[in-house]
Amino acid sequence: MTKAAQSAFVNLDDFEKNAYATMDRNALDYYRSGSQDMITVRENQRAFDRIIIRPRVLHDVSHIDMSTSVQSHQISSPICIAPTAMQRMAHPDGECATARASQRQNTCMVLSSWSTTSIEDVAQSTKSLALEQEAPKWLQLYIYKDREATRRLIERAQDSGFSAIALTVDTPFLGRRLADIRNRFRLPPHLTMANFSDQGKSQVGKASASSAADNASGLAAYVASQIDPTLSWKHVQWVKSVSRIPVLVKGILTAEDALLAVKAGVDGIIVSNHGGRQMDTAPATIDVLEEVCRAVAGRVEVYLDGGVRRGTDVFKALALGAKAVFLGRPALWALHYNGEDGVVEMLDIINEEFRLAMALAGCVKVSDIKREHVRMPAHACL
Ligand SMILES: Cc1cc2nc3c(=O)[nH]c(=O)nc-3n(C[C@H](O)[C@H](O)[C@H](O)COP(=O)(O)O)c2cc1C
Ligand SMILES: CCCCC(=O)C(=O)O
Repeated sequence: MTKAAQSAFVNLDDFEKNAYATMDRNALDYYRSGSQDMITVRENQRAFDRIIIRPRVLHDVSHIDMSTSVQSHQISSPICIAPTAMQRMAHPDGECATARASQRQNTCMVLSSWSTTSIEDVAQSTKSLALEQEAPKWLQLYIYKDREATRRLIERAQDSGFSAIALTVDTPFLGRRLADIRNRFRLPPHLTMANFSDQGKSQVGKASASSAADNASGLAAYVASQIDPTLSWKHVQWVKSVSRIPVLVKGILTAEDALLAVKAGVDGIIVSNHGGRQMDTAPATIDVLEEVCRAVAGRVEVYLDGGVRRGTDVFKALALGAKAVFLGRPALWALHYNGEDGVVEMLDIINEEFRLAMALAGCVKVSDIKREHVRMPAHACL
């Protein structure tokens, strides 16, 4: 199977290495890829390494409380799961396994609207696990050319108990992911874009462009056919007008856009460069987090994703103003390794790293983590 003989994984890299050795090429390359030269993919992690933690000592750190809230929902730690499409390529249980692991860890999971499991099935999958409270689930949304289909997704999420919409705003077109073009990426024939009947299967599954100048990834063709590139801020207001649950924007990287997002009335901002899969040479998210938080000035919650792999990364993001962070690829590698239990194991490891980072920096609760706990490098950009 995909599970390594011994389960002695000690950090998140171990899950990734296991996936590189065991996953099928079409899926591995799709999950791993960034756009073009993958400069932003690398930068997302390197930028964390350049930030220095300034630990304080001789606080009583015998009890550490990592709990926090997102959009007024209590969660056990600020480490959440980002939306990633087509999780059943990683493991047959796909999105249900991720949802169940998130529920077991009492953390927030964002479901991609391009999931290989329907919104309703994901909602159902955690019912038997919800003991004291149901962990928050959010739906990631693209605004599709078909506005009625978009509205229906929002309604289905609301009806299924999802508590927020994360509207992705950085993907008017798909970034150029060279491995997917070379592989002519296809969704395997037994899987579908489950929220859209069988339409997704037929389009992402089909060979499309014939030359390398066209983007021969099946996904790029699908995105071009489905997503509306005319989107503007007024469409964010439209989503708000049809949604009864909070609307967040995912994919903000500048103070200017953060201000426009607040003006548009969003309930939260996810600082994200889509894991380096869209605009290559866009800045690392951790390098622009502070700029965004300053512009927002506490009016809405700000979250971050991109390159978070260590408890110290989580600590740095919180020190620079994030309310919580979201993990993308690490959940896919963990899912591939051992389904639901794999994702639980991965979250256990990074949560324990974060607990230790808090203790060694002299913080007993997340609100103790302050800007003074980190020192930025002189040039916090590419
Ligand atoms: C394989 C894959 C699929 C993704 N699918 C989506 C998606 O459907 N919608 C979306 O908004 N973001 C998507 N993302 C971006 C993630 O939500 C997130 O921004 C990114 O993965 C965070 O970076 P990390 O992978 O370094 O943690 C995807 C990322 C990956 C790696
Ligand atoms: C718009 C593409 C759908 C999945 C995705 O967001 C990604 O592969 O990064």
